[in-house]
Amino acid sequence: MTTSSNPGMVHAGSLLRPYWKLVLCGLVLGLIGGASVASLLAVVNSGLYAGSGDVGSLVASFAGLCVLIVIGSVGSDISANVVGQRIIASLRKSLAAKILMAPIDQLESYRAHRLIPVLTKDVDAISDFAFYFPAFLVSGVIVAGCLVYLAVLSWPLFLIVAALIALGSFAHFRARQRGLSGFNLARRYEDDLQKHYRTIAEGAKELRLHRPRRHHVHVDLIQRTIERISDVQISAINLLVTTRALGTVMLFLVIGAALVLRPLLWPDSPSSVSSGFVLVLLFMRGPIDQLIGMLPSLGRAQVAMRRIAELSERFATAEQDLLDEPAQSAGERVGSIELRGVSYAFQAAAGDNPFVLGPIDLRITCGEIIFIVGENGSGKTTLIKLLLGLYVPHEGMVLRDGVPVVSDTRDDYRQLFTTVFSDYYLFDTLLQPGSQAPEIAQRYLDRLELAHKVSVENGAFSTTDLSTGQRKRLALINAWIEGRPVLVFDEWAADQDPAFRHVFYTELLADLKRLGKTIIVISHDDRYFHCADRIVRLRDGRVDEAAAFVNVAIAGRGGVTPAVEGVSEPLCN
Ligand SMILES: Nc1ncnc2c1ncn2[C@@H]1O[C@H](COP(=O)(O)OP(=O)(O)OP(=O)(O)O)[C@@H](O)[C@H]1O
Repeated sequence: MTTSSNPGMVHAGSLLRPYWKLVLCGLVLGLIGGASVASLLAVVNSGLYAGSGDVGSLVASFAGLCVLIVIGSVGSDISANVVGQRIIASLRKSLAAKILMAPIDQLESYRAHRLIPVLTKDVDAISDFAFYFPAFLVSGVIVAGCLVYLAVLSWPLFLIVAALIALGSFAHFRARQRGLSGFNLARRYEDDLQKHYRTIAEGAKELRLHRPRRHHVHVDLIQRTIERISDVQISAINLLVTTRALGTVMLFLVIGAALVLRPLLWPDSPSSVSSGFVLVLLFMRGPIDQLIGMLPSLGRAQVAMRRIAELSERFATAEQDLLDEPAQSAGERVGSIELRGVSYAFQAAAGDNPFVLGPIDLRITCGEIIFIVGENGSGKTTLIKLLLGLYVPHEGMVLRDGVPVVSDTRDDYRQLFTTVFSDYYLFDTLLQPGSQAPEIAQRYLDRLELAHKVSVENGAFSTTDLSTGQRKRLALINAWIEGRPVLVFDEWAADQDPAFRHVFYTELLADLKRLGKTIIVISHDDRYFHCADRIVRLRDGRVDEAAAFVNVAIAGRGGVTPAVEGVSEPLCN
């Protein structure tokens, strides 16, 4: 397999590249250590036949080689350990960065149950291998050194050994290939298992109430997947350990062959050749065992590396500067946002027609309250994601104040918005610069009737253990104090009690409008549609022009009135 067709190898290469000096240094030291071990064996072998006059030089060589072995093996261990740990650290950092920068639609389609095992299991598999890698490296070098010594002792015997080792390696190679496909399959089942684990954790309440479903999840999903993983791993590892045992037996066969064949084929060769061979081959058993014993770990690391490379490839983005140090914001303003001929199509599931949004033309001007309404699945959230610059339109463009938003400016554009999605994530810290933030937050906590439950301590909410509706109010407070010019609420009021829902539509939206905010609300609350300046109704991914209307009642109180509550200037251009 060429490296270009193997993204795992390419990725491993790019991870190693920054540390090539240390890797080289480790290899050289490993070579010194391995060669010294082989030389020590030669010294021991010649010591067996030495006279009393050779003792001094033998002791000196012995001691010198021991020192070299220590320096070589400790040095190569340390450098390989440092490289291994550094690679794991940079892998973890780069994966976190990839996720932070990934195109949102790619992230959504990858799904959390597949993402988390890559971040945990696959990185751990590589970490395990990195931990044992120094021993692997040193063993490899020792085996190579021993082979060189065998060649020095006797070419014909070396060739027999080399032929048998080549045969053994080929058998291992084939076994490893089968083992690898087993590890690949097991890894796919592990993604399924992760999904089932999420089901039992997140669906605990539903499963407690539904015996047949609980049984199905327990037996047909969890137990079956666990059994499959176990079966596949058992056969993959069994195959590898069997070839390992055969490899050991083969080594003894080589020793036997050397002893039997020598007097027949090479009767004149000295007996020190035979004893040297036996000594080296017996010694080689340890490092060879270590090399073979690491093959399952290497196999898993290879599968993991391929997964990580696939993820990295998939999450590649045109917006490479997303993780740059944020510049001090001077208070973003916007006059208008426009979608011009925008359309977006999801990837279709097999045999299904994809949902297509658009083409849509929509212009939102500063200070408007605009409601986006329509049936379930009509495309409201998708439209919002396009408007927020989270999805890149497949056709058409988004314009800020008449200027197209492109990949270089998209992240600046996104900073105009604060959103509370229907599947929002509640951050418990307030990242608002300035010492005013806690006081402002406290004021909003009072306003949203949360002050008796939550306070602001050290820039964080004292608790987020609240009811669903109360947590959404906290999310609104976060949105409020961020001070951005455009606020987007995706069915925010759906979890609120009737009294507070009324407050949201009739008071809070009006307050925010008075602060100069542009407000976009996805809503099914037709009782409050009159609170909008304008309503955009979606039907099957298109704007239903016939249903669009302007709410004159509120238009009367529209326009940007002088700012209150901490906003000193209007946010419109
Ligand atoms: N990640 C996705 N992959 C494939 N199709 C998707 C994805 N997200 C949404 N869709 C499809 O796009 C369509 C519009 O979804 P969207 O969430 O925009 O609807 P919505 O109007 O916000 O619905 P609701 O009122 O139920 O929240 C749906 O039919 C859905 O099947």
